[in-house]
Amino acid sequence: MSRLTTAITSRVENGETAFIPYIMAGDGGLSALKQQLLFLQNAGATAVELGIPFSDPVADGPVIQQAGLRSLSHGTTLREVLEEVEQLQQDVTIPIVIMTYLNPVLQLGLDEFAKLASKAQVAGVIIPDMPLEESDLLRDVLQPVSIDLIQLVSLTSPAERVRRIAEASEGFVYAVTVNGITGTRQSLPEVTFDHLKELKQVSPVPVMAGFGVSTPEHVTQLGEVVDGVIVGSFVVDAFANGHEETILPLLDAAKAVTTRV
Ligand SMILES: O=P(O)(O)OC[C@@H](O)[C@@H](O)c1c[nH]c2ccccc12
Repeated sequence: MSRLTTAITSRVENGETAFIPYIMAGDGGLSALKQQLLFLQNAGATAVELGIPFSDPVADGPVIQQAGLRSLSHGTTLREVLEEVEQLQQDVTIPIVIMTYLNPVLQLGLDEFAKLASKAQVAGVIIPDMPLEESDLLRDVLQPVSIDLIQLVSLTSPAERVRRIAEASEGFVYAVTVNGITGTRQSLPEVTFDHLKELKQVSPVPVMAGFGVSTPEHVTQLGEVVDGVIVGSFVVDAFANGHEETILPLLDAAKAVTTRV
């Protein structure tokens, strides 16, 4: 069974909410990556979503974009990130999900990407600009090395498409809770919760909700309807400003036992 599915399910079976923080690889230099991953692992993260900087990140909000620019200024490349992750395998035991746009993967080459990701024991890959219809291209090289290809689903898509995407997704399905770009938000729209409940009912894999999750209350509310949350901008901001401890209350909310509705 998928390492990601197992990691998420074991939290949910304990009554907890799975928690996947996003960080931008190379923000602060690649030498900072080990410390960042260990901080999140020790704090109880279920897995980590590791972003690869890209010059044209269409879905990224300002916080992630700036982190990408800082990382690019250090010269970070996809190859180097995968090689670094391979070096960290002794210490980092939680599953790593690589989040990258399609272009850096094509530049590296599909086969080379699969080979390096496999050597680094990457558990899953998210490619936001790759529609389901095109995803066989990547699935063909990732399946032989047992790396999950995670699909993003927009909650405003027609029900039939939502179901098809969830069925095609491996490891978990990434539910995008708001229309637009990434970034912290005060509150999540009420209709989001209805859409999430519908998705949860039809999805054969765990449902992780992301975009705008930035308070312990968000974590608690989402944990009542789905399996877990993904938190990006808030985490990136905390690391960039040296306030990593502000992430802990969100993790505490995820570890508190919730009743699912
Ligand atoms: O930053 P937020 O609003 O907490 O959302 C998570 C998000 O940053 C992360 O998963 C992500 C970063 N870049 C993306 C591009 C597309 C989809 C998702 C992402």
